Amino acid sequence: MVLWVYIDSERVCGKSVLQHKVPENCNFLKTVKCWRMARGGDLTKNAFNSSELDVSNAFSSNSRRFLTTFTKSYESDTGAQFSNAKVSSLPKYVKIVEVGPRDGLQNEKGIILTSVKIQLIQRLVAAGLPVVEATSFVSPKWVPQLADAKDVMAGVRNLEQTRLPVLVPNLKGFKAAIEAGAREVAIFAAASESFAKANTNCTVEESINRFREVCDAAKKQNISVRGYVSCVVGCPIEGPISPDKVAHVAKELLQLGCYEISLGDTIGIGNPGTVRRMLQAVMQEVPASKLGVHFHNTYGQALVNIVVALQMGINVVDSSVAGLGGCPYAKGATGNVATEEVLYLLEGLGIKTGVDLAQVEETGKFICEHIGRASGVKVGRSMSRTKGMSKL
Ligand SMILES: CC(C)(COP(=O)([O-])OP(=O)([O-])OC[C@H]1O[C@@H](n2cnc3c(N)ncnc32)[C@H](O)[C@@H]1OP(=O)([O-])[O-])[C@@H](O)C(=O)NCCC(=O)NCCSC(=O)C[C@@](C)(O)CC(=O)[O-]
Repeated sequence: MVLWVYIDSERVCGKSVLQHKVPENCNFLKTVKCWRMARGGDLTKNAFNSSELDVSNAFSSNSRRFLTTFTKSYESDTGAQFSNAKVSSLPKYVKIVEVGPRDGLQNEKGIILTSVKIQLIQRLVAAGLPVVEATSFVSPKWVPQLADAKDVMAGVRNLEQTRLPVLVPNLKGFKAAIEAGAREVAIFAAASESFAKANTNCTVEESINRFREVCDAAKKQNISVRGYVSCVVGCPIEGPISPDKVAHVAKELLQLGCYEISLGDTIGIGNPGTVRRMLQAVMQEVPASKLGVHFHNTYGQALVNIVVALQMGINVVDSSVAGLGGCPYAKGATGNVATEEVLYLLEGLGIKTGVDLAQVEETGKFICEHIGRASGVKVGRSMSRTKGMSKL
């Protein structure tokens, strides 16, 4: 039989239609039947035989639980990827987490003046970015560029309107960050053992234990903690990473008390296929409302990966002004996806961010001049010729 499925849900799906041959006695139809009966409706034999089955509002009361059940039974019965059907809606608002001052600068070889870092943060805040990751309280032996974290924090203390999280690898970093005035921290785990060793000199489990200490201390002081998982698609040392491993580490961070987990494609190797599979696995453990995505752009797939993530219900995106960035312990990886390009994309899709693209572009020029490199951002280069054209 040919089945038309109409799906409508405020958060997950929007309106979409899917046509597929479904075997008469399949679990998917049984699932629909159970759902209808649970809601006091009846699903007669005729409805099964009908060529048109309307499951509008099937997911609206408890979208994610229903969607997972429907998706599983439909996919196993038909071999089709029902979850593609949920990719039709996009969020109305996306929170951009600007990581330029931290991730963007940490890999720069020439030491950048503290005053320039402070101005960079001030400009990003003035452009309307709701979260600007300011710096890291890591070992200065490991990341010399950010050894001035305390002074940077002193220079941005008056920027009350924006959240300015800082990266901490352990309790020592946490204490230093709080002393310097940080009101939010970010911890960073990895889905790859080899990367955890290279980046933090410990196993994944040891890093989780360190972060437990940080999270316990943070709870006592009412400090919010964001969590990162690195190498969510691939590792520079181990190669491909299993989505289950990513899901496991993300769940651990959630259990530690992180309010949001950012999934980092550290080496920018993901594409819509691998990213979608990874997100599906993670979403079995962590709801989309608690996830963010953090793409590096090594293979030029970051923007399209972001669209996939948005379609799957995520509405937090990390990016870096002028596309700066990279982890010093991930050889070969290029910069983060550029904030300018993400803004251009979202503006074109009618998604609000509250961020002024022109101001971010000016900030990109400012920081590139100071670090002596040309911006690789395509939006930045072409904006003067195409002002306002993202909405055409
Ligand atoms: C975790 C450690 C400290 C272990 O490093 P270790 O060498 O094993 O640590 P240790 O405890 O033996 O300490 C060594 C020295 O560092 C000091 N130390 C120890 N901790 C701190 C601290 N917090 N602040 C300041 N100093 C510290 C400590 O006091 C000691 O000083 P010494 O006695 O030799 O003079 C080190 O490996 C480290 O700092 N790693 C950080 C590496 C890093 O920052 N990488 C980039 C960020 S992650 C990233 O970019 C990925 C992400 C988040 O963007 C997402 C993505 O794209 O995937």
